[in-house]
Formats: sequence, structure tokens, C-alpha cells
Amino acid sequence: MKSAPALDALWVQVAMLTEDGQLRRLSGTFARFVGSLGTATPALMLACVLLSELEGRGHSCLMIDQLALDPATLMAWDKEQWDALARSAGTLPRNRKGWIDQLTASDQVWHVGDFDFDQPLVLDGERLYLRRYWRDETLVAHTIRARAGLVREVDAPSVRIWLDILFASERRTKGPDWQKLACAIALRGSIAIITGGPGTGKTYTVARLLALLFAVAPDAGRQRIALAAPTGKAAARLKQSIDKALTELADKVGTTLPLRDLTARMGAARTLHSLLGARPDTRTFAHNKGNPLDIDVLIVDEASMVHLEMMASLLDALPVGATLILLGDKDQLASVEAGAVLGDLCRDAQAGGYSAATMAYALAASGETIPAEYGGAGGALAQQTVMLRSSRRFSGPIGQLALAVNAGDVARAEEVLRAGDGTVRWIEHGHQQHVVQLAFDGYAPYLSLLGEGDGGQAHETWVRAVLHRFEAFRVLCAVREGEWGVGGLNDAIEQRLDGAGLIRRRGEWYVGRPVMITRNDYGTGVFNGDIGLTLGDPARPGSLRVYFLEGDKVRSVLATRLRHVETAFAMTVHKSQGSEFAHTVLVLPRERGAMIARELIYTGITRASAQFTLVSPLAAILGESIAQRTQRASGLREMISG
Ligand SMILES: Nc1ncnc2c1ncn2[C@@H]1O[C@H](COP(=O)(O)OP(=O)(O)OP(=O)(O)O)[C@@H](O)[C@H]1O
Repeated sequence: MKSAPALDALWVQVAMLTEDGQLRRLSGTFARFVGSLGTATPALMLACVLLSELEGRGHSCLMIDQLALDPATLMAWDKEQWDALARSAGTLPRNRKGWIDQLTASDQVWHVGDFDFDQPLVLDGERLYLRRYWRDETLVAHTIRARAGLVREVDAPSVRIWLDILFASERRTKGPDWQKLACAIALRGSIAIITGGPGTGKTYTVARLLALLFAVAPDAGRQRIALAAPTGKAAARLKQSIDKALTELADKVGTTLPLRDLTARMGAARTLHSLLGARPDTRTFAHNKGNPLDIDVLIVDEASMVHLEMMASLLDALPVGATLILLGDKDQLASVEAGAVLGDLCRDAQAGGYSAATMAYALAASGETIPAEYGGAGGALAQQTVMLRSSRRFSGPIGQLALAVNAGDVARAEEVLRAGDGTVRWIEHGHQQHVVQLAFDGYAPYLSLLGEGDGGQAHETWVRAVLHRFEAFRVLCAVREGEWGVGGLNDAIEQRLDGAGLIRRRGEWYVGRPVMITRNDYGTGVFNGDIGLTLGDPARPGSLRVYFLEGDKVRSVLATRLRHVETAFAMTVHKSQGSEFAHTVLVLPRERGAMIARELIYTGITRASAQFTLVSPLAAILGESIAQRTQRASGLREMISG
């Protein structure tokens, strides 16, 4: 069938925007595919292009009112770019209602409530979805809503006795002890969310929650507890911190509670993929509603990195009677994939919104009074959400900077950066060579240890020491491409290190090459985001292995078996989530309008535990980025509260 002239013109514009890098090739292809399933009106095709494009940017749906009101802003395009595209499509609906009517009339769109014959697109109220995302979002919303409404009977006086023991000798900070409150609130629910910035004590709190569960649950000895996180590194860190906290607690409470048994019974922390039983090359998992996980309590750390599809799979596989505890920093960057689940779930965490009943229970169970300013008419999930508000690790300039950025206070952020006390530093008008020099200095310690060799000590001990030194420093980029991106900087850093004789690049693999895995590989047991170092294999001189640190364990894989890797002297901020480096260098690009927002800057800063350096080619880009917020379209909140 010949396409209408308006459609031809639309495809020409779509092709131009694709050439210009404003659209993914996939977006046009997807729209044509949908068009091939029924009548391809220009309005529907345009909506498909935009929906697919937004999905690539992490949105789970297209908000029709934004499409009708301000499409250029929605797409982060110039007005001229939008106008040209809209003109090419001919007459488009004039308003929200017009769009909804047109979409509802399309054979390819299921309007929720109408007859469903598995159309690829779903219109739910004013949100247009790809069917898969609608299904995931609905599952997450309904399951969380149901869980949030399930509040157990708790013997508050005995909980209070235990909480007083577990939090004994705490130095009082100003205001209530939110950690204690979090334990009391989480104990009664089938779901709880504990959010807070770095060092606010999320793992410290959850270790006490486990001890509390152990103390008061009637079948404590049989509780099956699982720990998980989105990445292997985050899982290993969670396990380490919980073990450490429980060991300290065990010393404190003595024989009153056999906490060492609890630690021994908990087992390793796993990645969510492995917990759910990922199947190579499919999106499905061994565990699901029909074959649920065999657990009573699941603790998931770094929940901000859990994308919509993974959260849906997790909730689907969780037995109805099990308790889910999500830990994470709501202000961090969301996952690369669509959805900003933790951010959506925690939208009211700052304000609290606790009901009178929650406040009364919290007081009875913890002895802590929630200040009236945090009272309100929050929904069921708000009653099960606690934000930890003071950081033990981040009180110095790095913490002040993170706070200022989070609050959108550009002047304060610049002031902290310019105060330059050595902990934070800003190279305002930087050149690539500044970053290269910082990398040279930052990576010299591990490279010099490499150069010295193992000196006769056990190979694994030496490898662990090299890996620890490598983990102390990292260059983080906001973008992938160009002089200021991961690619350009890795090249420049390699060249400099090679020139100085610290590495000897021979082809792709060389001793000292840090690599990041870019795709899960079940055969070798490495996962997207894992970072390792290439070193000689003592058992087979001349061959190279990549060594990975998991907690304190060292694991290695023959380098030539790893196919999906990239050099990792510099990496993206996105991929750095869940990691911390003593000295972190954050590099901003020159281009304006790159999609850099406050959450990215905040995440970069909070990766630094002792020293933070910002390098920007232009000073203004910092303020512009802080002023910009990432808003991902989703219907999660509306569905949960509706
Ligand atoms: N109430 C407390 N009393 C004493 N020390 C505490 C308390 N809360 C936390 N800490 C200490 O502060 C440090 C940070 O705590 P923790 O690791 O639990 O924070 P976190 O929020 O999980 O951090 P991250 O986001 O980096 O994982 C730890 O050394 C912990 O032992």
C-alpha cells in the first residue's frame, strides 16, 4: 500500500533527526513496525517515534498532556526541530483530548478497559506505554500497594525493649533516632523502604533490624534471610557491611541473642540476576509467581539501580508472606534502563507523611517521637518508608558539596568547591591533560606495585593488594564519546601511561589493563559492570588473566575468554554506582545541553570517600547541570496511590 504524503514527509524528517543524532534508529523502525500492524496515521506514527525515543532515555511511558502542551521540552529539542517534525506530519491533534481520541481510535492501541486483543501499545488514562512497560508498571504498583497495606500485629513493648538494647549507648543526635524508627516501622510491614545518602547508616540499621527480627519472630530459628543487590560488587559490599555490623552487635549483646548463628545462616549476598535464576539470552527467570523464591526476608541494597523490569520480576518471584526491605539513596541516578522505581516510591520520603496511627505505633515500639512536621496524609507506602537524615561519613566538604548539589544550590556548591581545602578541588577551565595528569598520579600506586611483582609472597595476597590500590582512584565521566568522554579519556590515559613505561600496550590485552564487563556472560560468570585487572597468570607464563575482587575474595578468568569488555581507567558515572573510591575525579564535558543533570553530579560526588576533584572545560556547565533535574515519566505513583 502506498503511504500517504504526510507520512512520507514524516519519515524524511525522522530520518533527518536520526542523522542529526536526535533520534535512535530504533525509534523510526519501531514506529514503522507498529504502522505495519494496522492503519498508520501520522499522529500515531509520531507518537510511536517519541514513545520509543523516550523509552531509550529511561521513561516508562509518554505523558499525553506533555505531548500536547510542550513537546519540544518533553524531547529536549529546539522548538524549530519540533516544529519541522510536526509540520511534516500534517494536521496533528490540537490538545490532550484530541491526542487521546486519535490514539484510542487506533487499532494498535489498547485503551485500558476496552476489549483487549494484545495490541502493542497501551493507553492508560493519559499515559501511552509499550505493552511490556505497562505490564511491569502495573505489576509493581499493585504488588507494592498490596504489600504496603499488610501491616502485622506487633508486640510494641517487647520491640521497644529490644530496640533499646540494640541501640544502647548511641550518642544522641538532634531530633529523633530515625534508625531506630526505621527498625520499628520495617518490622511490622511486608515491605519497607529505608532511604538515605551515603554513610547515613542504611546497612547499620538493617543489621539491627535483622537482629530484632531474630529476637522477636516466633519462628526466628527458621527464618530464611536473603541478601541481594543489582551488581556483584554491591552485593559483596552489602554482605561485608552486614557481617561487620552483626559481629559488632554480637559482642555488644553477648549471649542474649545468638547473632553469630544468624550471620552463619545468612549465606552470601547475590546479584538479583543470580537470586532470581537468570536464564542466558532470555528475559525470563527460573523464579516467578509459579516458582517463588524460598525466603522469608529479602534485603535489596542499592535499590536505586533496580530498573522497572527487574523490580517487576523480583516482586513476581517474592512469596506473599515474605518481607521485602529496599535500601538505597533516592537521590542517586536511576538505572540506565527504563524506570526510576526507588525515586518514584520515595517521592514523599523527605516530607514523611506519617499518619497518627504510625506515629503512635512508632513511639510505642521505639520510644522515639516523630516530629509533627513529618506527620501528614501519606499513603500506605509512606507509612513504611523511612529516610535516614544524617550522614556519619560525609560531614566534611564532600558531604557539604553533595548536600548543596542535592538542594540545587549552585552558589553554595561553587563556594565549597572553590574553598579548595584539598578534600575537594575544582579545575574550572580544565583541559584533557589535567585529567590525564590526575589519572597518572592516581593510578601510579597500583602500577608501581605491579612493577615490583609479588616478591615471593602468595600470588593471591599480592593480587588482592594490587586490586585494592586500583580501587582507590577512578576517573568518572558524564558522557561516553569525545575528548571528555570515556572513549577519549581512556585513550589519552593509556597513551600517557604507555609513554612513561608504566604499562606496555601490545594489542588489546596488556598487563595492568583495567577492564569493565559490558554484558553478562554466564559461561565465565562475569556480569555487566564488573571491573577487573589484567595480570600475568603465574601458572601459565605468557598468558593473561583478569582478576576480580568480590568482597575480599579474588576470582580470575582467562583474558581471551572475555569478549564484551572495555578499558576502565575512565568509566561513566552510571556504571560507578554501588562503588566508592578514596579519590574520585568527575569530568564534565564541554557540550551544553548534554543530558547531564543534578542526579549525575550528586552520584559522582558521593562516589568519593576521601577526596573529590571536579574537572570542567567550562565553569558554567556545573551550574547548568545542577539546575537540571531528571524527570522520568512513569505512572507508578499514580497507580500506587490510585
Ligand atoms: N548509629 C550509629 N552509631 C555508630 N556508628 C554508626 C551508626 N550508624 C552508622 N554508623 C557507622 O557509619 C558508617 C556508615 O554506615 P553504613 O555503612 O551503614 O551506611 P550506608 O548508609 O549503608 O552507606 P552506603 O550508602 O555507603 O552503603 C559505618 O561505619 C557505620 O558503622
